[in-house]
Amino acid sequence: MIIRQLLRGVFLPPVEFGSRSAVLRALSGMPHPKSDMTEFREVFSKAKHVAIITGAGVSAESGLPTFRAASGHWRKWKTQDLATAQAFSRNPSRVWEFYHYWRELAIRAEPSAAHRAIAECEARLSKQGRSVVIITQNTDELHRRAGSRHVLEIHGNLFRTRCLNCGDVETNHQSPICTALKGKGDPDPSCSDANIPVEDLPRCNQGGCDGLLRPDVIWFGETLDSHVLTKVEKVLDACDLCLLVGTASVVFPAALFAPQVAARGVPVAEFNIRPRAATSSSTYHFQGPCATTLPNALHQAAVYPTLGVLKDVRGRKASQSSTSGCYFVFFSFSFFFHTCNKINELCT
Ligand SMILES: NC(=O)c1ccc[n+]([C@@H]2O[C@H](COP(=O)([O-])OP(=O)(O)OC[C@H]3O[C@@H](n4cnc5c(N)ncnc54)[C@H](O)[C@@H]3O)[C@@H](O)[C@H]2O)c1
Ligand SMILES: [Zn+2]
Repeated sequence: MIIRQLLRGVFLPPVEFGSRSAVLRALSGMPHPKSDMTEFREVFSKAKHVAIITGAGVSAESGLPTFRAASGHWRKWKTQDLATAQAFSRNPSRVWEFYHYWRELAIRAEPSAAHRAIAECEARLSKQGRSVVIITQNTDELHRRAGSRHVLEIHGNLFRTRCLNCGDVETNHQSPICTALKGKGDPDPSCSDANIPVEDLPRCNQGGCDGLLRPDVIWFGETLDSHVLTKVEKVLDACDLCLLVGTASVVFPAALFAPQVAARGVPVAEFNIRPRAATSSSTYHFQGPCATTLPNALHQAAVYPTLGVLKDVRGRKASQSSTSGCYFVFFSFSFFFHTCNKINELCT
């Protein structure tokens, strides 16, 4: 709801969100996020609906640089100056070269341990009647390739095209997407534009349309797909645990997702290599590469404070095996005390 009210079909430029929130927190004396993994696992084991918000950091260990790591540039241009409809209409060849570079990187990349941990967690929890939904700002499809099924790609997908003439949207994993882009897209600042004629760029093949295709991603200045946003809102409203993984969370409206959940008193756990200005408003912060911290946090061999929790996390079999474990401990203690008593009797 909050997101929709803020959007109202207009462009929301990326704004540094964190600093104001940090100041407010400092003024109000609110506590810092915890890094207690045992406590987090207990919360996680009880959660029925988990929302996982991911950003470029989750794909960093798959070899896809975050915009920050790549200093926000491709050749000598800033990413936000290339990812716009204006840039595309001015120079479609350059913008296609940029996206061709990202497509080829993503096609060759493998899902990281973080992607796999999220997918494995979704599959495991769904067997227990619990849900996991991934809300990603990434366009690289690595969550799906890792096996995640419930993925909301709020910024679109590098492997879809949209026709500027007829509006047709198609999935496209061709490499290269067209002959003219083969070997192009080198990000080195010393490389010059390929200046590919517009008729040789990717074209629509729907019933002789032949319109120019564009990547089906959300560019700066464009609104998010309202169907996707409606689904996001439902997930955020229903979740009882939210993870924020590898995102600077400075691009609206995604920057509002975690604060919206936290405002309902729902725990937010952040996994990032460094604290953000707004990290202080999260319940937990696990600092480090998410390909290490996340599998550790979500792995099913978690700490089980009670038998009830154990049953929640590992299902019936685990509960049974733990019950047998408890019986084993109980009988071992009985045997021990029985033996001690016997020794005591013999000695007296
Ligand atoms: N793979 C992709 O699809 C891709 C790559 C780059 C940028 N983008 C786009 O850039 C925009 C900005 O998004 P953003 O906020 O996600 O990116 P960002 O580049 O602004 O921030 C990345 C965040 O990830 C953290 N990070 C980096 N490596 C990490 C690791 N190994 N483990 C944990 N955290 C790590 C950084 O500290 C930072 O907070 C989004 O629209 C996104 O779609 C997408
Ligand atoms: Zn078309």
